[in-house]
Amino acid sequence: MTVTDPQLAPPPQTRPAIAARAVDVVKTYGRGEAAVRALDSASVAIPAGEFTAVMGPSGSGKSTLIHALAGLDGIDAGQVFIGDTDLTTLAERDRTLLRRERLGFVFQAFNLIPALTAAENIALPLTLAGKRPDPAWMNELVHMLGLANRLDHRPGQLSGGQQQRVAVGRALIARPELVFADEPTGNLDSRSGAALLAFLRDAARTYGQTIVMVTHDPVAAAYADRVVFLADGRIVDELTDPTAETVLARLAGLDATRLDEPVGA
Ligand SMILES: Nc1ncnc2c1ncn2[C@@H]1O[C@H](COP(=O)(O)OP(=O)(O)OP(=O)(O)O)[C@@H](O)[C@H]1O
Repeated sequence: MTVTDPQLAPPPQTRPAIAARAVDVVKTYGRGEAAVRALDSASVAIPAGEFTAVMGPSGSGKSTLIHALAGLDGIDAGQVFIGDTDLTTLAERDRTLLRRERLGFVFQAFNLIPALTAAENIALPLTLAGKRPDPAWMNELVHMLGLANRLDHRPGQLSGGQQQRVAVGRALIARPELVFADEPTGNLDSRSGAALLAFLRDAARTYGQTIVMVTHDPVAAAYADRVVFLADGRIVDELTDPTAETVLARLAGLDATRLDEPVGA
């Protein structure tokens, strides 16, 4: 046998593809004495097709990190990649286009358009791009989200959980490479929150959808494939196949480390 035997050749790609990457990202808000270094040389890789949760103490830089990864905010130093595209070299107009075509967003404020029906809100990213939704995908999404009999309702006629599910539908309708969610269950009761998290987990497992979610809640993080932990603007830890207990233990470790720091450090 020779090394060219396909049985013996190394697998062509054993590591998962990377959907997004931050490399040594620095982001400072304010100037002089009031300056806050929200990201302090933060580096992270988001594997494609996985559900990644981002956790850390309040003010550790979680929202800043996903805003940087999504190209929503500029950064002071470092690089951010979506797939192979370096966002830091793109003009603002091209970044906006990339966001529209390749990314989806679910934020705590649902940002639905009050005058549009649920169906129209879901289809909005495509409508804005002059496209129509694929009827089969639209149908599948609304069924999975339990919105089939609410499609003609306007946001004001929907519960908070239903509005949040419309926002998730809107984030997924264009089949984006990557979905960013910032505390998506923050405004939901625990049952609606659990249903939404199960849906996000299934979107990763069934469709290979890449999802990055910021959360404070160890139970929510336990739905993810992997949790990355931020402290003081850096990634300090990660956990695969998390449970609420293992997440809680890691978070307690982070808080203990911070308490050990001398005041003013
Ligand atoms: N627009 C801003 N102007 C000034 N400082 C900011 C701004 N946005 C964030 N910061 C500061 O940057 C740091 C990181 O903020 P960020 O919102 O990313 O943290 P977080 O981990 O998401 O916090 P939380 O869990 O409380 O939402 C904080 O110290 C915050 O006060």
